[in-house]
Amino acid sequence: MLAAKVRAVERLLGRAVDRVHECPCGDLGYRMKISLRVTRDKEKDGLPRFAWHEPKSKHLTFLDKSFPIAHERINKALPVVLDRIQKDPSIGHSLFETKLHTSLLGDLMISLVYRVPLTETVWSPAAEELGEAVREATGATRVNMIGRSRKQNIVLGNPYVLEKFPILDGDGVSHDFWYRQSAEEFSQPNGLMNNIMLQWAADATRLPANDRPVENDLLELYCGNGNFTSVLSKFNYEYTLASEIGRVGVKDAIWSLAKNKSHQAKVVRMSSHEMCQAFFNERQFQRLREVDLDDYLFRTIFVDPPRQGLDVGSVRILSTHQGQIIYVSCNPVTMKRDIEAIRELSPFKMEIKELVCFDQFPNTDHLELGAVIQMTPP
Ligand SMILES: C[S@@+](CC[C@H](N)C(=O)[O-])C[C@H]1O[C@@H](n2cnc3c(N)ncnc32)[C@H](O)[C@@H]1O
Repeated sequence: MLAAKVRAVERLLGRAVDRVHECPCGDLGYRMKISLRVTRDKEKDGLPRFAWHEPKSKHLTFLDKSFPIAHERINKALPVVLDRIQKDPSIGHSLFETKLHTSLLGDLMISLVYRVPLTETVWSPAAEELGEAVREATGATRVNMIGRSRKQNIVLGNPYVLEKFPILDGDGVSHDFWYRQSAEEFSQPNGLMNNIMLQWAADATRLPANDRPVENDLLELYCGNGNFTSVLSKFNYEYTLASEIGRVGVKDAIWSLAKNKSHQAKVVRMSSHEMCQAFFNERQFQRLREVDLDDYLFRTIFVDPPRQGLDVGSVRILSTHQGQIIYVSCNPVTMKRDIEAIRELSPFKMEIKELVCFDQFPNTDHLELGAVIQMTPP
């Protein structure tokens, strides 16, 4: 299946893939976060059960307690949670979705989403008890419980899991990078593969010491919780400016930059469209009052957009860029469209120096890509 996915990417992009990273834990146990519906199994015993949409299926499939592609810790938690859902109305009543999110570090976060408002004095003690039972069953370092309904968000513990990735610098010395992965914000679902992607990005942007320009700055669009920002700004750049649309993502990125001592990096809450307006001096932003874009010399622009790919503003920014572009993509089709758009608009010569595949979701159609693109004068 992986070989076929890689061949399809090569055909689509008209270029050979330089390297394929297989999922380090194989086909099972790789997903650090899952979302399951809770619905009654009327054909069996009428009790609520977990169900999910199998890829390409419109129908819900009931889960037989375990979810093999999810991390072992999630699988140990599932029967404990299901037992409470079925037996304790303070947990199970009007529940329609359960989200489980764990980290390689050992944290676990369980979000229970309800149709009707929760009575906090009833739900919280029951959820606390459930969290403790899950902690005992899974050996998780910490179990955070979240109860949500419309306009209601009860958090017992932290509204995030703590994560840590070891990344090698240019001398082969390992550094730990810390992150908060919040409940409602994007984070890479395959932790082990994310570690590989971070190492790849660190290596791809590293210049030999004797070849490193004095002014060597990074612009990152779609930075999420600062996943790549922390590593790249600390290892390879003098100053970094990163932007992200999500409020919690920005908060987590600021936390991660401080925790990882990536002191020369700034994160601003801006959409890529707004970033484009600021970049071309088309609009002034209060949010950029402490940032003078003219102070930066961006050698690299790093983008990791959602599935729909880059917006027009990002394409405009990238098409005026001379230097390196790193494009991380979860959708080869929009990546191809964007690369072609940049090539068409840019006065510079484009060369795809490296194309790498990361099999984040084995046995599915999805394939994550990383491209190193160089824009040079014609
Ligand atoms: C695929 S995620 C990548 C995040 C990060 N690089 C990571 O590795 O976790 C894409 C991110 O783009 C953000 N985003 C989506 N649309 C955006 C927009 N129009 N402007 C800025 N950020 C956007 C999302 O909130 C999300 O955090």
